[in-house]
Amino acid sequence: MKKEINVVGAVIVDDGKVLCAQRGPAGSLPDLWEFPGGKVETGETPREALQREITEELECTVAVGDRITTTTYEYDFGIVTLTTFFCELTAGTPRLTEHAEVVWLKPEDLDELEWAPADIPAIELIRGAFTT
Ligand SMILES: Nc1nc2c([nH]c(=O)n2[C@H]2C[C@H](O)[C@@H](COP(=O)(O)OP(=O)(O)OP(=O)(O)O)O2)c(=O)[nH]1
Repeated sequence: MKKEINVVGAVIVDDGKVLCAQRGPAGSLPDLWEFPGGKVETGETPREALQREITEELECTVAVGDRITTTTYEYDFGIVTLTTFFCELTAGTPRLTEHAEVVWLKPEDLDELEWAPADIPAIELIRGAFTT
């Protein structure tokens, strides 16, 4: 049985652009792009987990808004269920701590990056949400 990993990702929107974060060269999914976030811990709601992870990883705070989607992807190291939420910055400016790079992209440009496979359905929905 593969490990099941419950993950939340923050789609932080500011001034019409979306924050994208690149994973480092070591570890799983090297160099791929993702939404900042991480694993939900026991006793936390997904939204609480996301606020905790963003404070830890980006040293800023966000308000967690609408859920975008939940998708499951089977990697070789485990089965990731990723839930993404729209977020807005409430204090501070995202600072690089764990990621190799962060960039702000317009929704229509998100597919220029090489995303972690679990993120692809969310990317499509985000693009759609901004073109209506
Ligand atoms: N944070 C985040 N993780 C994602 C996304 N898409 C995706 O497949 N993942 C995967 C990568 C990791 O395997 C897992 C998130 O766990 P984590 O944030 O603790 O990542 P990690 O690589 O530091 O975990 P680990 O290797 O130490 O176990 O979910 C995403 O958009 N955001």
